[in-house]
Amino acid sequence: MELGLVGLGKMGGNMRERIRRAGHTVIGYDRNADVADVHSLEELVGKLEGPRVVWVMVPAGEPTQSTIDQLAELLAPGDVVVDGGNSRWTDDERHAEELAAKGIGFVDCGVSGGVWGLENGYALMYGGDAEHVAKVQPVFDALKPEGDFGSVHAGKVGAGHFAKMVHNGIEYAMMQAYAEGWELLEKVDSVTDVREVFRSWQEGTVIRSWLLDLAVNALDEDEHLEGLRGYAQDSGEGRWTVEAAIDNAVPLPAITASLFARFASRQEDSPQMKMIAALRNQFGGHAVEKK
Ligand SMILES: NC(=O)c1ccc[n+]([C@@H]2O[C@H](COP(=O)([O-])OP(=O)(O)OC[C@H]3O[C@@H](n4cnc5c(N)ncnc54)[C@H](O)[C@@H]3O)[C@@H](O)[C@H]2O)c1
Ligand SMILES: O=C(O)[C@H](O)[C@@H](O)[C@H](O)[C@H](O)COP(=O)(O)O
Repeated sequence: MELGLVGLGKMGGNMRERIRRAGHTVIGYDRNADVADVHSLEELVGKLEGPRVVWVMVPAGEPTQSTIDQLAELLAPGDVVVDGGNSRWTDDERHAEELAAKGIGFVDCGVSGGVWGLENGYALMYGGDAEHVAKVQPVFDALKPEGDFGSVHAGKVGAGHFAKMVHNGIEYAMMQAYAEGWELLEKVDSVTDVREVFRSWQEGTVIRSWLLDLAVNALDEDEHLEGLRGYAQDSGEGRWTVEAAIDNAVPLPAITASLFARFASRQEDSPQMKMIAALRNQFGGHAVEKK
C-alpha cells in the first residue's frame, strides 16, 4: 500500500525504512528538507492515491495539532489520519471529531521501541473504529515486531494513547527501581563489581528485562556513569498517567514517586529540604549546613 508519513526524525525516519523494507510505498514529509521526499504537506497529499492514509509522527502538542488541522483541509472523505506520536489521549477525541466532520477517519497509535525499532519492530497500541484500523492494517503489520505479540487494537479512539501512556508510566517506575538498586550497590564497599552484578541478572532472574539489558549497555559505555549529570527530563506521559490516576482514584505510588524523582533531579538544591533543615533547627537545635 501507499503511506504518507509526516515527521522523519528519530522515529519516523526509521519507520519509513522499515515500512519500505516490507514492500510498501512511503512518501515522507518533514519540515527539515534534508530528510523529506516532498516539500510540503500539499505535495505529499497530492502524490498519494485515494483512499489515503497519512501517519503523523511529530512531537505531541502544537506540531501534531497544526499538522492535523492542515490535513483536515487537504484530505478527502474516506481518507484516514494516524497519530503515532506520544500525544495526550484526551487530544484524540478532539482530533477524531475534527476529522470526522470532513468524513476523514482517525486512529491513535502509541508506538514503543525507540531507535531500536527499525530492526526489532515497533510495539503498537491503537484505538479507533474497526473500518479505519483496517485501512492502516498493512502498515501496522509492517511495523510490528515478528511473532504473536507486539500490537493490539486496544479499543475506541484514545485507547491507543491511553495504553501507551500507562506503558510509559510503568517504564518510569521500572527505570527508577533499577536506578535505585544500582545506586545502593555502588554505595557499599562489599560489592566490588556492580556492573557484573547487573550483567549476571540478565539471565535467570526475576528482574531480567530489556531495560536491564540497556542498563548493562550504559554501564559498558561508562562503568560508573561518571560522564553524566543526574538530570532527567520528561515529555509528559508520566504526568498524564498520574493525572489519570487521580481522576480515577487509583493509587500509583511507585509511578508517582518516579515522576517526582525526575523533578528533583532538575534542582541544584532542594528548597523543601532547606525548610526541613530549618524546622529541625528551630525545634531541636539540630545542626544545619550553611551556604
Ligand atoms: N524517540 C522515541 O523513543 C519515541 C518513541 C515513541 C514515540 N515517540 C514519539 O514520536 C514522535 C516523534 O518522536 P521523535 O523521537 O522521532 O522526535 P524527533 O524530534 O527526532 O523528530 C521529530 C521530527 O518531526 C519534524 N517536525 C516537527 N514539527 C513538524 C511539522 N509541523 N511538520 C513536519 N515535520 C515536523 C522535525 O523536523 C523532526 O524531524 C513524538 O511524538 C514522540 O513523543 C518517540
Ligand atoms: O516506549 C518507548 O519507546 C518510549 O517510552 C518512548 O515513547 C520515549 O522514549 C518516551 O517518550 C520517553 O519519555 P519521557 O521523555 O517522558 O521519559
